[in-house]
Amino acid sequence: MIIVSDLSEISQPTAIALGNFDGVHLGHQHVIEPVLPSSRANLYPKFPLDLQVAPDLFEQALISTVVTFSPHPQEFFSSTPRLLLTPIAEKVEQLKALGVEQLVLLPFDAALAKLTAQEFMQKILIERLNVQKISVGFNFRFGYKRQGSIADLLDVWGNHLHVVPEQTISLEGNHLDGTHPEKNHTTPIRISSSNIRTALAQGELELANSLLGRPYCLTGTVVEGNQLGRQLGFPTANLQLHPQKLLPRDGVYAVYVDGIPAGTEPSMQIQTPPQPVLGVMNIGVRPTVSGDRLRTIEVHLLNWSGDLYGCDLTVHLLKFVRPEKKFTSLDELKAQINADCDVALSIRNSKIPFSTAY
Ligand SMILES: Cc1cc2nc3c(=O)[nH]c(=O)nc-3n(C[C@H](O)[C@H](O)[C@H](O)COP(=O)(O)O)c2cc1C
Ligand SMILES: Nc1ncnc2c1ncn2[C@@H]1O[C@H](COP(=O)(O)OP(=O)(O)O)[C@@H](O)[C@H]1O
Repeated sequence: MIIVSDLSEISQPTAIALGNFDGVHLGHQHVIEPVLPSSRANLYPKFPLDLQVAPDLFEQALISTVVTFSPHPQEFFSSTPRLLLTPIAEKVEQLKALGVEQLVLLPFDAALAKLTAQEFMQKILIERLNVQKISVGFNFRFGYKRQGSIADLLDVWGNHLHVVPEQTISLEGNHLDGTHPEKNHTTPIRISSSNIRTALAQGELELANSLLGRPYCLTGTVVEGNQLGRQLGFPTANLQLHPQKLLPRDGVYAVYVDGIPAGTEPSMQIQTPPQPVLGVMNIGVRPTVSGDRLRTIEVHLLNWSGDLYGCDLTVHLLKFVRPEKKFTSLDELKAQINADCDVALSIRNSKIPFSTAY
């Protein structure tokens, strides 16, 4: 995938999906899908009718492109960094996996913020991107003070504009609002970044993952901690994350971890490439052992031993197990971590979304 932020380097003509796409969740995937080469021909009429090339060849020449703003407009206006579901490196990986050919990061600055909707369409979409097809979500707004709407895009691109209606999923017994609906009661939930954020803040992992279409991930580098874990019998890889990564609520999670080198035990040496490993993760301030109140993200891998310092790991969160707690002794903490490991082991064949996908 080509990544461009210099407007003069954009590959064109393009078929674009426009939006911020934080999370690249199921709703975003619906917006991006129509511009991918595989589905383009079926969703839009052949284009352009007056060109002297065969329509199929023209279709193939369009570069499937995601156009987004960097920084996020809200971040530009508030001058404060925004916590993100997918910081840029993660967004890039997700878009690559979908088959997007080009990512355009429009530098959102004072000049761009001042462009009217008409100017944005003319100067950016037509002159720079040579946009032939567009896909947007139903509530997309653009241009100065968000005055531009889907009607403006429709005026220019007509039936080469694809508008994705609001997407929902139905889940049994979700309780986003903190209540517990009757069993078997299904409520449609809007697929949106803000609903994913709320679900993560409440430890509603199954819901967050269902809205994302994959497990929520934390990617980071293993750094040194206080070296207390090995004394407890549960060594933990302490992760340093991107500073803008949005963390779910504090507590203990059952996880799968990617990016692990072969372990030191003989049975681990024959895994090529290394398989994801089941683990338990704690996010919090470790009230039992630490007075510094600094938040750490640490993961203990089940049935694994070896050296992880400096490795880049991706932790896939599957289930919120329990809140973090202050124990009166280290023995109590050890017994509880043992029980947490049992919970993680028990999810392998459970109905929890994505727990059997590894
Ligand atoms: C699954 C798991 C659950 C944990 N739960 C708690 C907890 O409830 N309370 C707490 O104070 N610390 C908890 N911890 C953190 C341990 O105290 C921590 O792993 C230990 O201090 C080792 O830190 P180190 O990596 O800096 O050596 C937990 C750790 C793990 C891996
Ligand atoms: N099963 C395991 N899970 C996590 N880390 C492990 C495991 N086995 C060995 N390690 C190694 O031990 C380190 C963690 O040990 P620990 O005593 O908790 O030290 P630290 O406080 O520096 O994290 C990890 O960074 C990794 O290199």
